[in-house]
Amino acid sequence: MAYIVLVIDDQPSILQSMEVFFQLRSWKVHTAPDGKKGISLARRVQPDLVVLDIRLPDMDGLEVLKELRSRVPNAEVIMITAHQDMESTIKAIKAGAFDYLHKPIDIDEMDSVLKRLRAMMSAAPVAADDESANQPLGGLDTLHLIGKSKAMKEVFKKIALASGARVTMLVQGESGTGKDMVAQAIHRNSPWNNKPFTVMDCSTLAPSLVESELFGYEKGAFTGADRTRAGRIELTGDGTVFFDEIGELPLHLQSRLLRFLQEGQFVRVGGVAPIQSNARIIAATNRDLLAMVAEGTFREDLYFRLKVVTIHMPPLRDRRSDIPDLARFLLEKIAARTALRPRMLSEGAIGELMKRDWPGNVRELENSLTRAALMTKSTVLSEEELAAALDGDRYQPATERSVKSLADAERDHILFALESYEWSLGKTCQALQISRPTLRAKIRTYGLGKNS
Ligand SMILES: Nc1ncnc2c1ncn2[C@@H]1O[C@H](COP(=O)(O)OP(=O)(O)OP(=O)(O)O)[C@@H](O)[C@H]1O
Repeated sequence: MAYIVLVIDDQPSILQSMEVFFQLRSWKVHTAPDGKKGISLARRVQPDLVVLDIRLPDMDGLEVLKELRSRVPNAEVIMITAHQDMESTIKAIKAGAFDYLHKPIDIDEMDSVLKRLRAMMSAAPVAADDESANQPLGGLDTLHLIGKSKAMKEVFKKIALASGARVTMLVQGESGTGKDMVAQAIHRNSPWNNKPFTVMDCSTLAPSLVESELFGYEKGAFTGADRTRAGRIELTGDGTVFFDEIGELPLHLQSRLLRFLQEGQFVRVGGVAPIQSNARIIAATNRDLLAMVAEGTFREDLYFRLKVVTIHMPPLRDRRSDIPDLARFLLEKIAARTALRPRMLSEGAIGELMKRDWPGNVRELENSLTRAALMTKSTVLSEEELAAALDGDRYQPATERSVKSLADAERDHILFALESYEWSLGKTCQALQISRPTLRAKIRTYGLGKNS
């Protein structure tokens, strides 16, 4: 089955060129010259994608977008806008459009948005364009895993190959590279995706609790065990148990996990009867497990058992070409999370992001962009604004920095929060995690006003 696209535009030349563009990529194309016809056609053909001009003869493109969101909620929408339509473009993105393209439409840009769309809708291989070109978007997973660099294409390929088999997998990579997301993608793309996905974060659970959490316990197994309880493996049934930071799993539990992997059964703490389980195990680590094996803190047999299928998550500095798409995606995510206006990036700002090393990988990129979105007011971030927001005065030597009093810092921070949320007291209280009366009292104390 081919993807279905509906192009709504009043310019016959655009309709024609889009028709050719999509037909060449094996899409089924429908076209409409105005908003009303577009909406009624969309209801009939249920497209996977709508390419929508923001200026239409009969209706405002934003209204059409709103109608489409409620009548064909599964369709993604790409807006076609003019450069001077920035305000409406932002509104469109806020109202749920996937992306926008400026007129005249650049084919490469359109291709790149389409690829990103498909990567967003599924963790299925972006690399496998040819194989996946004829699958409907609607049926696919909606996990947001961005990347079209060679290294990420390898990751997608492995996810696709390994998700179908119940093999144990190891996801390795530096912190913040997306290991957690990959584990979820493997589960979501597996035939058992309607079964539970259970996370065991070995770094945060107290070692004394891990065993009973994982394998469950029998009534009377220890003080306080007043009833029998199933552990996470048992509760997961045929689903997936994701061991995050497997390197932190205490040695005695490594043996128990290995036995479970070998025999497919386990015994509850304090119990004797073995319990069968079909749960699939995915483990992740940012540690060098081989080095841990050498120093005796990780069992060699468990290491070999886990590493049969390994996915290496490349650090962000080794796939800089992913940074523009990632940054745009993260800015949309940040806007949705913070209720701030979505920010866009100038060419210079993208260059600034691409030249950094990002030791904390995608997580650091996301945190930095959140900071930039909060600190700047511009809709389109320039290189200078971005650099200033990212570096702030954090990297100035302490001798050059004048240390503010606590009261001044509090005043500035409250003002900054108020301005970030355009003086919405509700949102500001939520962000600062203080009550409304406290915020009002602080506004009075510091004499803050819109022109402070
Ligand atoms: N390819 C990606 N596309 C979109 N977002 C991503 C991608 N990779 C990572 N992220 C985002 O970056 C953040 C960190 O990702 P994640 O928690 O999966 O990393 P991790 O490698 O498991 O980190 P850690 O080792 O610290 O647990 C998350 O907010 C995630 O949504």
